[in-house]
Amino acid sequence: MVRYGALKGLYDLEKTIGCGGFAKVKLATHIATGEKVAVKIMEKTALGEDLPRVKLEVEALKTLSHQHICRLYEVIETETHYFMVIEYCSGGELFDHIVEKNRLSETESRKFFRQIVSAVAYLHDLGYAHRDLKPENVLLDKEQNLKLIDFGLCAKPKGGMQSHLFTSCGSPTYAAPELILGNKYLGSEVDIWSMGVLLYALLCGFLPFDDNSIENLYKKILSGKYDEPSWLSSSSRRLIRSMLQTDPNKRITIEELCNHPWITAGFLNPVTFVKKINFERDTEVLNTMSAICGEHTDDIWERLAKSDRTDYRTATYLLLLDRKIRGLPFKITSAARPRF
Ligand SMILES: CN(C)C[C@H]1CC[C@H](N2C(=O)NCc3cnc4ccc(-c5cc(Cl)c(O)c(Cl)c5)cc4c32)CC1
Repeated sequence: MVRYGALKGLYDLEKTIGCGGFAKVKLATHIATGEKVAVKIMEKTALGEDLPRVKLEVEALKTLSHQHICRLYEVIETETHYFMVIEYCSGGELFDHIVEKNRLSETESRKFFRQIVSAVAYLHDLGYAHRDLKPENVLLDKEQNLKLIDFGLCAKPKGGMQSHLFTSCGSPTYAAPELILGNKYLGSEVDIWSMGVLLYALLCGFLPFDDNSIENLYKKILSGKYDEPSWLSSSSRRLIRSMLQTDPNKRITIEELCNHPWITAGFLNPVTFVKKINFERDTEVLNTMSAICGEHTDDIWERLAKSDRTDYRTATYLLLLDRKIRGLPFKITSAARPRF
């Protein structure tokens, strides 16, 4: 087991839970609270031209605070590595959940899809586009809630969501026609297309466009033609058709999606998102931290508010807050005298 000095006394690294391109993700324990976290480890030399993606993802995740977007707790940089400490999702990938059930019922698909729509609507409202939405990047936490991950490709165009992007990125299977054609495109519109592919995968258990040869795959995507299995309700067929429109101008918008009849069926309200303030002061959590580190709650809050919110103090605060929100008792393991 490689020892990383930078994590000593702060996190106990455990098994590797996944690898993504230029990163390795390990399960770890945040020593001060005993909470499980995921640590995304990136070696700087191996990053090469991917280095800007890391900074992009960190900046995006620092801003994002949504119940269906994986939370960034801490960033540790050494001369050789970046460590991103992220919310752990013990339920694994949504993809595996679909495969094991063959396909999901309309009710279960709607429950999950509303969570994805809420996260993406929040992202777009803040001027971000994910650009790599696919089942592998949608995880489940222990309460079977969805968590969006991997913002290494997300974009926040300078001119806002109406300004066009050019970089071709993401996986072809979920990529919108305008993206694979290399046309200029709007991040929000390619995310809608990818969500259409996701919804199709939830309801059908297989992909709308799939082919071993990349060339045939492109042809299928550009044709916009896909099978509509007999079990699909007419409402879900209409919704999928409105998302998998090859012409981005004809594609449903995120606002229309939040209010679509298929989305609201059985629910009292359209999909909404809470642009909650990223950092609200919680006295109970501050008192717990103060009890252990001996600092006064005002001083702890002062330092938290002034910090760049990616240090151990922030991770401790957010992990305790998460436990409180989940209604779990929260304490700091008195064994560890955290260095926050
Ligand atoms: C590009 N993909 C394929 C890479 C894999 C890497 C391992 C992942 N993973 C598991 O395999 N099993 C369990 C598991 C549990 N909790 C996780 C929490 C966060 C992340 C995470 C978050 C962000 Cl923001 C991010 O950028 C990245 Cl790369 C990962 C991954 C977790 C995870 C799934 C995606």
